[in-house]
Amino acid sequence: MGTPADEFHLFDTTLRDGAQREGISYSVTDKLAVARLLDELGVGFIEGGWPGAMPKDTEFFARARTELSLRHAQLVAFGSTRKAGVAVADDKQVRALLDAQTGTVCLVAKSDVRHVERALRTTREENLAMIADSVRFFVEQGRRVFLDCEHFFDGYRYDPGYGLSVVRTALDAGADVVVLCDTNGGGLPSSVYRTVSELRGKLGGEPRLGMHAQNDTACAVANTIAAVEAGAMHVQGTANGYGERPGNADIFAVIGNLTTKLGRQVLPDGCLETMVRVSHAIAEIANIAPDTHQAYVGASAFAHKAGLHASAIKVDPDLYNHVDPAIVGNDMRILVTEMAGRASVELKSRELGLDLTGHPEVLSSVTEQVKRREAEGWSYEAADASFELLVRGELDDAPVTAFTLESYRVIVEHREDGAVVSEATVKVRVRGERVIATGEGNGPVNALDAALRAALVRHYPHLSTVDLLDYKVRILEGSHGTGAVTRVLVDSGDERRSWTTVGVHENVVEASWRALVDALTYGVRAAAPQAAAAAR
Ligand SMILES: CC(=O)SCCNC(=O)CCNC(=O)[C@H](O)C(C)(C)COP(=O)(O)OP(=O)(O)OC[C@H]1O[C@@H](n2cnc3c(N)ncnc32)[C@H](O)[C@@H]1OP(=O)(O)O
Ligand SMILES: CC(=O)C(=O)O
Repeated sequence: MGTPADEFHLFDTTLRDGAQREGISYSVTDKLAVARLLDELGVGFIEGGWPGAMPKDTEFFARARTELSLRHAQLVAFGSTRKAGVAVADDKQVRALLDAQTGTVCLVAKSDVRHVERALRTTREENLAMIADSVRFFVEQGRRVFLDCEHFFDGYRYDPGYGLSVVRTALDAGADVVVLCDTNGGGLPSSVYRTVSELRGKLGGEPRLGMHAQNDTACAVANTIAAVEAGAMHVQGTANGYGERPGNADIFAVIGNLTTKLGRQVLPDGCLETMVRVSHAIAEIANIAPDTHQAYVGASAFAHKAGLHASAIKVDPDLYNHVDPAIVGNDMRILVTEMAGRASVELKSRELGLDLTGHPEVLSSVTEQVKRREAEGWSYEAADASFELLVRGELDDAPVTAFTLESYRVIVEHREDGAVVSEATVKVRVRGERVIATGEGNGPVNALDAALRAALVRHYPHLSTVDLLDYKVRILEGSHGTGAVTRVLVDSGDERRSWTTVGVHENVVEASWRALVDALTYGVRAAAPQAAAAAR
């Protein structure tokens, strides 16, 4: 099946309204890249910007003509109706919109009489004439026209008759779809449903209505769904809900809900599972860290922490997932924390490739250790590699230590010239050999890492490809009469993968050392478990 754009419109405005979010500033190249991703997602329409208002947007449409080859989507240019008292053909913005050469344009019009009189400073009649003239002009130029009715819901509440006349005027002039905008984002699903239903009743027949929801009540997605349930056939949203103030309706949640809850196929076959990838890629281009808790596409959207959840998931994952995560390109994850039960440990271990069936004593012991250690400040939630080493240690299926420590020492020197350097010495036993090595670094952890690596690398050459990628320190308040402790998380990686380990101690260097030892031990194991086995 091709794109369902003709029966139901999925209209993305990431590049126009989404770019109105504080902190976002796309280059033209960024905009082209986002457009390609949205096309891969399979939306029917991509609103690319406002040509004539911003040079970048004008350039975007010019470059799009040669540089974009869209498979699913049609590009839409946005602009406003003609200015009050200006002939449509003479309006500079209107001309710029036409020059963008898109098959479809989206015009924004005032539909709240208070805005007409106070913001536009014109009459009700002139505003209707601006709408009719502008829509007709673009239709005569062979364009499909969508008309965004700014402040429709607030305006309709204040003066329903005027709101209705705006919609009628646009439809009569040839607009393909009239989009009802909750511009101030103050609506709730019940009132949106009521208003759209009432308007449809007044218009009669099957009016082609759309919904554009801002998220000021955190109801943008719900309001969009309510409009569809009341008969809207066109929905506007943005990737990850980016937009002015708290944002717009998150198009991924809108798609997820329409598809999996209302049974509407709004994307072409095979596109739904691109959601997570497209969401994260757009976040990367926007330079905004992905929201891990975002519905459907967040890394935590299907992450289960509670032991009771895990015990039911062990029987059937559907018991605690509202949909199968795989259909939107996501994964289920089990988190092992103080809230874990034996089922959590079993499922997490399975995720890591360790089958604990037939090892009830290991399940109990790991569960008990995790709870005890978390009470002391450890956290395995983000440290899968340390958790795996803990389980392996209990299973005793392979050595968890690639070496044994005799001692380490680290000094920090502040020199006369202001330079601060650290130097570490480690003494370890590797495969029966006593090795002493030193390392330097810009800090004690760096120096320890260099020294330990130098000591081990001859026996485990793979460690030369392992890098320390990130290092996070958190001071945890002491409780029940104990002093503060330090928790260190170390991210490491080789050319194939990355992993996280944890260390906890009252002393920050010792906490770091523990995380570092797990990091390199895991690195040795990941490269060649048999090499580690030989070290026993
Ligand atoms: C709800 C929304 O998000 S709609 C999209 C809003 N997006 C943007 O505003 C981003 C891009 N905007 C811009 O670059 C600029 O505001 C421009 C180029 C559009 C206009 O800039 P300026 O000409 O300097 O005007 P300014 O921004 O001060 O005021 C807007 C003008 O548009 C008029 N206007 C506002 N809405 C409409 C409308 N629907 N139809 C016709 N004219 C309108 C206003 O009355 C005002 O006219 P005036 O200059 O005669 O007073
Ligand atoms: C058109 C638009 O972005 C709004 O009314 O919010």
